[in-house]
Parts: sequence; structure tokens; C-alpha cells
Amino acid sequence: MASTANDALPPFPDDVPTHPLPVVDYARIRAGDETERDKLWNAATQLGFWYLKNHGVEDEMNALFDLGKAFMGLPLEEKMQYEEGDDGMQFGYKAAGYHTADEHGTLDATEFLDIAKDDVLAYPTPVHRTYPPLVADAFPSIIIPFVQKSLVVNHTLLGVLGAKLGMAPGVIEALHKTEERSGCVARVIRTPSKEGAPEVLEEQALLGAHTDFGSLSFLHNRLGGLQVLAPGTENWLYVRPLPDHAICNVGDALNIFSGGLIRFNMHRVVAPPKAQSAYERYSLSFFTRPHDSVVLRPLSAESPVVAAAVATGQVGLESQQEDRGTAGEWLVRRLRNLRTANYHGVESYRDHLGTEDYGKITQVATTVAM
Ligand SMILES: O=C(O)CCC(=O)C(=O)O
Ligand SMILES: [Fe+2]
Repeated sequence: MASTANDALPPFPDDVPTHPLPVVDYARIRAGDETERDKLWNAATQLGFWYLKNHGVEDEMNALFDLGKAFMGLPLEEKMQYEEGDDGMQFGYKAAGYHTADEHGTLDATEFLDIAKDDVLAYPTPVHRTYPPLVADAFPSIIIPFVQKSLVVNHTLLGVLGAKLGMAPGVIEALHKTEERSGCVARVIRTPSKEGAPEVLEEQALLGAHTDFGSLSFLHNRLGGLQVLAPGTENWLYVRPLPDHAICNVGDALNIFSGGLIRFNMHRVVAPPKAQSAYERYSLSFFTRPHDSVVLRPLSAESPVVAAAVATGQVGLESQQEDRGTAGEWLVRRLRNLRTANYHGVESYRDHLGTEDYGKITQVATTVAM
């Protein structure tokens, strides 16, 4: 299988506005370097996005890009046999147009291959579902190592953030137990080239504005297209892909656990800029989520830092007002509401959202429309 090397793609242009991200060195984090741990804390509590270099998952990532491409190239009828369905299950194949991308019910233009961590770790016994032979055959050589290594990276980062929150060792990890059933998932994403989707407008989101459901996302981009909403503005800015630098971001669950101190940031995927738009875009991510039975609540009892933040109300945290139930329930509710088949107007789209401020997205949509 030919590899789509980075240098076969046009470079990310220099003349589009980008949002800089801090670069965190995973090797230094592993070595316990205090300056690097501070850098991670600052990134996680400010923008909630950072690059991660020296993560050690480069080979598995490259192999999964190739596998993802081979999977997406299967006939649609074959992929549709694995479609995730409308009940909130999120493992298998998600066809383009099966999620809504905004509150008006605009269809998304992304395909996902979602491989459950539980199926990977229990291989060869399925926990949630089975996968097409092409994918199942690659579990031992590509997918198991990718998932295992990604889990370690995210757990290592979570451990540092837990320590910075003043939690005892292991407390935050115990909310993300790998041996428990969870929504942790490895995802391959494909969006069409400009030619492949002439109906898609320049500014249209291929993957709608959102924050991630879980705790930490470990993302690999080759082409541009990922954009973050610059905080306090209405400007969507590209994140420049850097070779062998993962992009990490905070999800809603960690935001809730930390009493709002650890930040997520709204993001979306649009067509890659300029000459890159002639290419289909593939990206990969591994999402670490709390295991299904964990109740989503600020961890005031476990962390004096969270307790102080909650007591003084220094961070506006809507999550305190609402009983969000368990991580498993929350995920199913949000995913169900994202499915096009379940769309029943503005409220249904809003119901899929987590803790993010939807007002910001609608303001931006208005700006674009004018
Ligand atoms: O493809 C990307 O760069 C981002 C994907 C993403 O945000 C997601 O799947 O949650
Ligand atoms: Fe995301």
C-alpha cells in the first residue's frame, strides 16, 4: 500500500491566518521536566489546544493513515454495513451527511471510521461490534499498537494535569480506566476534495463547530482545514499542521472535572486552504473519554484547586447547575442529537452540545452570512 507522504501534498500556505499553538515536548514531560509540565498546564488552562512533539506514535500513525485511506476507498455499500445508526452508538462507519453541522440542520461532509478502544483491547473478542475484514485484519499490526500508545500518551498528560490540580496520584486516571467500558475511540476522518464536493461552499464547515465530548483528544493532521475560534473573537483561524507534531485538545469532560479551570476551545473543519483544497483530507484522532459509569461533576472533593475555583465562582461553569449524569449517558444523548435522522430543529442541535457557549457559533454564522 503506497504511503501518502507529507511531501506529496502541497505545503500549508503562508498567507492564511493561523492560530499559533504552544509546542509541548512529550519526551520532556515523561522525564518529569517541571518547565514542560508548566507549559502543558498553561496550554490546557488557556487555549486548551497545543502541539505535542516526540510522542513516539509516528509509525503507527502513518500506518493508520494508509489503512484509513484503504477503508474509505471501499464501496459505499460495503461501508454502510457498518454504519453507526441513530441510537447513540458511535463505533463503526459514519457516512457523510449523517450528522448535522449546525443548528439549521446543514449536513456534514465527513466520513468517520470509529474503532472502539474496548474492541481493540479485547481483540479478538468483540465488545461493541465487528469491523470490516480489512480493518479487523489490521488490529494486531496497526490498531492495537496505535490505541495502546495513544492511551499512554493521554494518560500521561492527564496525570500531569491531575497533579497540577492538586489531586493525589492516580485519581484522575481512575476516572479513565482502560479496562472499563468507555467511549474511548480511534477515529479516521475523510473529507472530500473541492472537486469531490462542488456543492460545499468555501466557508462551510465540513465538520461543524464543536468541542470534543471526552477528556483529551490526540489528533494527527497532514492537511490544513482544522480551525479554532480565537477566544474572545469571532475569527476562525487555521491550525497549521506540523510534521510529526500531534495536536492535542481538551474536551468537555475534563473541563467539567476541573471546575472549568482546564479549557476546551471551539473548533471545526473546513476545506483545506488554497492548493490543498484539491485533495481529500484525512485526519486521525484518539479520544480519551471517562469510562461509562463515571459521573460528570467538578472534582471538588478530590482537588483543593477545583474546590477553590468552584467556591469563588472564578470560572463560569454551567455544568454545576445541571445533572449531566454519567459519561456513558451523556455521550449517547449528545450523539443521538447529532444524527441527521434525529434532527428536529434548533433545540435538537443544541441538545447535542456540551458545555460550550453556542452563542459564539451563531454570532459567527451570522457574520459569515452577511
Ligand atoms: O480533523 C480534524 O482536524 C479535527 C477533527 C475533530 O475535531 C473531531 O473529530 O472531533
Ligand atoms: Fe473535535
